[in-house]
Amino acid sequence: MTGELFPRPAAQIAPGAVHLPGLLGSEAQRELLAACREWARPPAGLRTVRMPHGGRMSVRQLSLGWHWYPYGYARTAVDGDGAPVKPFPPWLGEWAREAVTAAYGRPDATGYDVALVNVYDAAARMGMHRDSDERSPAPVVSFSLGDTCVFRFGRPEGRGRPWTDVELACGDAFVFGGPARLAYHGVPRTRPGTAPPGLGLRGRVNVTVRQH
Ligand SMILES: O=C(O)CCC(=O)C(=O)O
Ligand SMILES: [Fe+2]
Repeated sequence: MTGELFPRPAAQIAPGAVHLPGLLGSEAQRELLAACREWARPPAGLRTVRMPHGGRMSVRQLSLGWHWYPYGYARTAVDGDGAPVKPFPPWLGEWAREAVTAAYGRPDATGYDVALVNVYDAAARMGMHRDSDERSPAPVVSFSLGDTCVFRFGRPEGRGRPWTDVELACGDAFVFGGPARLAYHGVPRTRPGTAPPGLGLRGRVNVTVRQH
């Protein structure tokens, strides 16, 4: 996880919400992207998520450890091909604990057991929502690859303003826990063509690590 030579400073966006620019160096980015490409294959691979009221999410998604669907967790891809979910890799839990330690300046012993991988093409976005299907109060740790996006981070009380727009670039981590754990957040747009040329990714991939 060796990051940038001259890292941009970490920034607290709200109490409990910390942006860690460039936490993943180019080697870690390549490793995570290669893993995502393996996980994306069937069974229980990348799918389009259908919402209960008939819409579709514009991102494509897969889960590890526990399968997320709107709105809950299962052991199989209940709204996909029905196959058992792929295992959650222990190294990804270690990366998440390191990010939480960097964000809060204290060790983290959370047993992370879920990752959600979201794949954004140039038109994809994610509406304001809360990550509220987990029983655990542990922080959510997000890792971004490829194109920069606008990550909109609001409050737990409602999906409207005030919010802060943060640019999440390739290699950035974002941790939200404690008072920010149930804050509304979303991705109103990505910035197509901003991925580092060496990575070999068109579009954006985001991995959120959680305890279910
Ligand atoms: O793509 C992102 O940066 C956010 C993803 C997200 O909010 C989620 O998976 O719940
Ligand atoms: Fe989310």
